[in-house]
Amino acid sequence: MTPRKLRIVADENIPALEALFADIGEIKTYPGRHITHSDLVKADVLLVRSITQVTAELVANTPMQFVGTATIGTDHIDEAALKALGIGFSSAPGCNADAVVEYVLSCLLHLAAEQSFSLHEKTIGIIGVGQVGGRLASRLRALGLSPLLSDPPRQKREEGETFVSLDELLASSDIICCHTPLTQTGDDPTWHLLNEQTLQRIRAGSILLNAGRGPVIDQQALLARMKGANDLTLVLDVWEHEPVVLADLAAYVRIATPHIAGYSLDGKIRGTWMLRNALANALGFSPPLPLEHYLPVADARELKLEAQADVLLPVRLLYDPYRDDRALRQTLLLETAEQAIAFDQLRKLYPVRREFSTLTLVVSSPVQATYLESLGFRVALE
Ligand SMILES: NC(=O)C1=CN([C@@H]2O[C@H](COP(=O)(O)OP(=O)(O)OC[C@H]3O[C@@H](n4cnc5c(N)ncnc54)[C@H](O)[C@@H]3O)[C@@H](O)[C@H]2O)C=CC1
Ligand SMILES: O=C(O)C(=O)[C@H](O)COP(=O)(O)O
Repeated sequence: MTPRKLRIVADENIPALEALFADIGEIKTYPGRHITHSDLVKADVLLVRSITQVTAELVANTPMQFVGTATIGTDHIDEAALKALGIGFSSAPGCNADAVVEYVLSCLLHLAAEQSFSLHEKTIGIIGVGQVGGRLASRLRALGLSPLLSDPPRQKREEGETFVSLDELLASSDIICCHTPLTQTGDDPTWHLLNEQTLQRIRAGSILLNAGRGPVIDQQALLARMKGANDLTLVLDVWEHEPVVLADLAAYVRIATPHIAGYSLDGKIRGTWMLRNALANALGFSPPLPLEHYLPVADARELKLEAQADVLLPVRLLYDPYRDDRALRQTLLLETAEQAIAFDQLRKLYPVRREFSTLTLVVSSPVQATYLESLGFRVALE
């Protein structure tokens, strides 16, 4: 028997909704920040991204059977409430992890060029070694680097990987990358993990990058350090009170972006596709076609590189963080309410960005080939 069509309510910013859900449901879309209980009184399925707070009040007393978030982070979802209400739930673990890794690599390679250093001279510390932090560590290792890793939950569970304490990582790293989820409870909460005390452990001259969640860093404490010493290079993709950006802090940030580290088209469509899979499993619908079916062909698929070509050439072609930095800065002179709207608009109208693996680089040198492959590009030796 064919199941009846589902009534699906979704965030209007979820790509490929029609392609992935039209065969099984009637889809109604709304702005993610404004989905209300009354929008859900006749809904079987709710599909969100990170800006919809999914609480018991939102979904109770509706026919809701399944909630999905096309994101990695789940701090906007009251999972316990969904469980208590008997509503199925899925996120999209790892969907845009490669995009975040490529954001980090591009930012670091741009800073290396500006500040005339090589990543090989630096100690890189990764806080939170899951899908994003773990893949970042793998790519750095492939490049010949040995990142320091801090992840107490994994450290308690696992043997084999070598972890260091947060204090050791902060004191020993030249470059610190934060990739934890946002948690307020449990043994290792991450809210304000970097606060007045812990921020003091970071050495002058270090690079601090956060592409996890804004409140993992106490932004007033960070602002105080920068106002006092102005001795860090900051890369912030996430902010403590999004969509509001603290302009005083942004003034000290070298690369400031509007929570778009994970915004590759590949990552976003992968997230939607993973939800269709999860929904199929949960409610007994047919699975989608393979992911490739829903991904458009990339505009730039092949590039021939000269032996001496700067690595920034292909990196910047696929992702230039300063484009996003400039766009965000243009909004920072606005009044708070308008700035917040502009932040959401930058994300809603985000240009197409493809992952490194969509581009084949044609090179003649095996050394160059290995390096570019380690960064995540496809490589063909001519
Ligand atoms: N800026 C952006 O566009 C994006 C941001 N994110 C954020 O990045 C976070 C991480 O993503 P994934 O790596 O995919 O998640 P994940 O769940 O695979 O990994 C998170 C890791 O952090 C570790 N962790 C938890 N508490 C910790 C603590 N106190 N100290 C150190 N490590 C701790 C966990 O044990 C886990 O290994 C997401 O939860 C999300 O909030 C994810 C995608 C895009
Ligand atoms: O996947 C996550 O977690 C993220 O942070 C997303 O990239 C956030 O994107 P939106 O859901 O806010 O569009």
